[in-house]
Amino acid sequence: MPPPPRPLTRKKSTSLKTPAPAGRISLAERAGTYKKPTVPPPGTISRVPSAAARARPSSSLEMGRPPSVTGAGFPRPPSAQSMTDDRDDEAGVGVNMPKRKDWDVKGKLMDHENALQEFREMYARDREEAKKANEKLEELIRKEYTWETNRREMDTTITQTKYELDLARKRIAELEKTLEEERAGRRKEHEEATRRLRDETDELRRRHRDELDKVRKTYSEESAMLERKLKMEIMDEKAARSREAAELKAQAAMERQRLEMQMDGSGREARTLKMELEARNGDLERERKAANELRDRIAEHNTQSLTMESTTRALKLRIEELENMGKNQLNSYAELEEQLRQANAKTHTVEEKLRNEEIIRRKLHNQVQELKGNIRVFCRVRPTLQHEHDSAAQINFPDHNMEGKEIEVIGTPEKSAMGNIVNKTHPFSFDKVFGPSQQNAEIFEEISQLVQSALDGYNVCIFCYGQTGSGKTYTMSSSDGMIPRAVHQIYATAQSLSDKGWSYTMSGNFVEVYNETINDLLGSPSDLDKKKHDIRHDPKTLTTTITDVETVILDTPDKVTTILNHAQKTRSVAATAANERSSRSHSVFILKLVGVNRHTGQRSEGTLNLVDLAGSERLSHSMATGERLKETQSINKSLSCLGDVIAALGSGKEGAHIPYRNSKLTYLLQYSLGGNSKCLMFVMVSPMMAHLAESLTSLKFATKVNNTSIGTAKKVIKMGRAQDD
Ligand SMILES: Nc1ncnc2c1ncn2[C@@H]1O[C@H](COP(=O)(O)OP(=O)(O)OP(=O)(O)O)[C@@H](O)[C@H]1O
Repeated sequence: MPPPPRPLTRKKSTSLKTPAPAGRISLAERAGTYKKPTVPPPGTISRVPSAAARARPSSSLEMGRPPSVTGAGFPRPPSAQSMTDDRDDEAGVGVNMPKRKDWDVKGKLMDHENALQEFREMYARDREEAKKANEKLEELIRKEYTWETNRREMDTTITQTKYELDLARKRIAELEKTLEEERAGRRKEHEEATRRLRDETDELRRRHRDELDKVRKTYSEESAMLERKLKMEIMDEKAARSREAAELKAQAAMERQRLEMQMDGSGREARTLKMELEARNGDLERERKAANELRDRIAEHNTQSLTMESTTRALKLRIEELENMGKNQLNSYAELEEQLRQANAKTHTVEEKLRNEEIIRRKLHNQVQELKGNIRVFCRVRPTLQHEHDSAAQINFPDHNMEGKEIEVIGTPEKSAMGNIVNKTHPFSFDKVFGPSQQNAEIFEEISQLVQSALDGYNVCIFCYGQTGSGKTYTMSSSDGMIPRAVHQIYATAQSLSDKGWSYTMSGNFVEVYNETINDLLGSPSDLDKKKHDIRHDPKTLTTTITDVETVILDTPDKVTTILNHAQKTRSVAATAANERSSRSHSVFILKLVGVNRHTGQRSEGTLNLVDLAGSERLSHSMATGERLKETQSINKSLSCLGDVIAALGSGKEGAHIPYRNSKLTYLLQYSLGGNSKCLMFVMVSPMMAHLAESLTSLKFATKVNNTSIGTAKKVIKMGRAQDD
């Protein structure tokens, strides 16, 4: 809102004091209707508006104030007017009002009212302008605010982009560095190979040159020597012949002289001399022949020298050939390098593919396991043993040739409501039923998938439940039982996974839970029932450790036999004549598998627990006393606790209390029974009639477990790319 107009004050101004009437600016002029004469009348001073007056229109707009009325050319309010009327009237200065007589009060009043009206209109116009200016200003402020917001957003985007750019630059620099190192390595290798090749070529060339030089030297030395010798021989021969010829000539001349003197002497002497001359001529002829022979020999040497020259040429050609071979070798080296690079790239791609396939396999494997359910129940009926002479119960396997999931136990004869004697049929169905003829190998085939899950980072628990003598130990710990087979499979799989970057360490513990205390089956037999061991859980890593127990690193699969034998020995020491220790305690084989992937940095920790439970036969408390009573109580307690834990897990209530702590066995297996695990229970059945009641009890318990479903398993993966890939 513009402020109210300020009270009009009178301000002394030069223009007001100027007596020249021509210097006044009338209201008409202020309103823009007045036209100033272009030429002032002679003797008047033309009036220039003061600086304040020149600046006023814009400043009043900016400030949103009504225009100031001080200064020349602005009307004065009547109040101010009244104070100065006399003086102004006398001086003739002020607003452009007609001069009135003193008595014309009405006229004067009218003039003042006109002036006031004009002022009001002007003030209203100015106010309107101020209002518009204000709106404009507000709009500008709004725009400025929008621009400021945009600018801030842009600043943030720029900072973000700069940060990302820096990161990208750093990454590029790192990559460039790696590339440069790679290049330098390759260059070095290439230079090294080139240098070696060059050295070899140089060496070859040098050897050839030396040989050639040697041949040339020998040849030139020999030919020079031969030439010298021949020349000397020829010269000697020539000299000798010339000497001889000269002597002969001289002799002939002397002889001729003598003969001429004796010409007339006897003709006989003349003939003799002639003959001598002929003999000399014959000698000369022979000498000539020898000279010819020498010439032939020289020609022969020349031929030899030509042959040597052609050999030299052939050697030169050979050198050129070797040089070309060197060049070709260089080219083929480059080709080989290219091939090597391509092969490396291919290997890299294949390795990457393998890793991805392994991830997919794990995912699919887990999905299959989840679909099958995280707690499964298998049933196994052992065969009748040779020494068993009692009658066998009737057990049928209705879908034996199909899915193999059903078992029917025919009960003892009972009297029906109608009074008939009937044999009741007890049908059961499980995830899998194995008959007496099925071997450990077939059984392991079915559980091998679970064993694989332990390698993939899950906690897996396989336990055998059943009465004494039903075949639990045979299934679990015999030489071809589940424990040795699992260890062998894990070892083989770990080996094959090493191609995909995984390396595993396997460590084993073997403990028993006897009378609610833990014993180390790998420790000294003398420590059994004496040394105290505690169970420690780590809720962060979902791992369990037992204090003071022997841990065996299974770096070879055969070590498992040593472990089993040791455990067997320890237990047999503790066994008494009356009681087999294995029937009265639970044994737990704990295999910890820690895998690290050197490519992806993933780390998986899985545990495979293979549990051979104590005999489940219902032991009557009344029949037992002392130590036997204690055993009975603890076995009954731990087995019923196991049932309670499974039932609580199967109730599916979120956050429901699971009574793991109620027994040592369930507490030990806490992380392998809950939602984070995969569980398999074998219910073992004896085929004997005498054991029928116990067999039915076991099968009923197993049915309860079979109807339980435990939540989705999660594997323990640390530092991985994904928590559950
Ligand atoms: N599938 C099978 N084939 C052949 N023999 C078997 C089979 N199952 C068990 N047996 C034999 O039956 C006998 C009892 O088996 P085992 O000792 O495994 O029973 P158990 O349930 O472990 O008993 P305990 O609770 O006393 O340890 C053993 O002599 C064993 O060799």
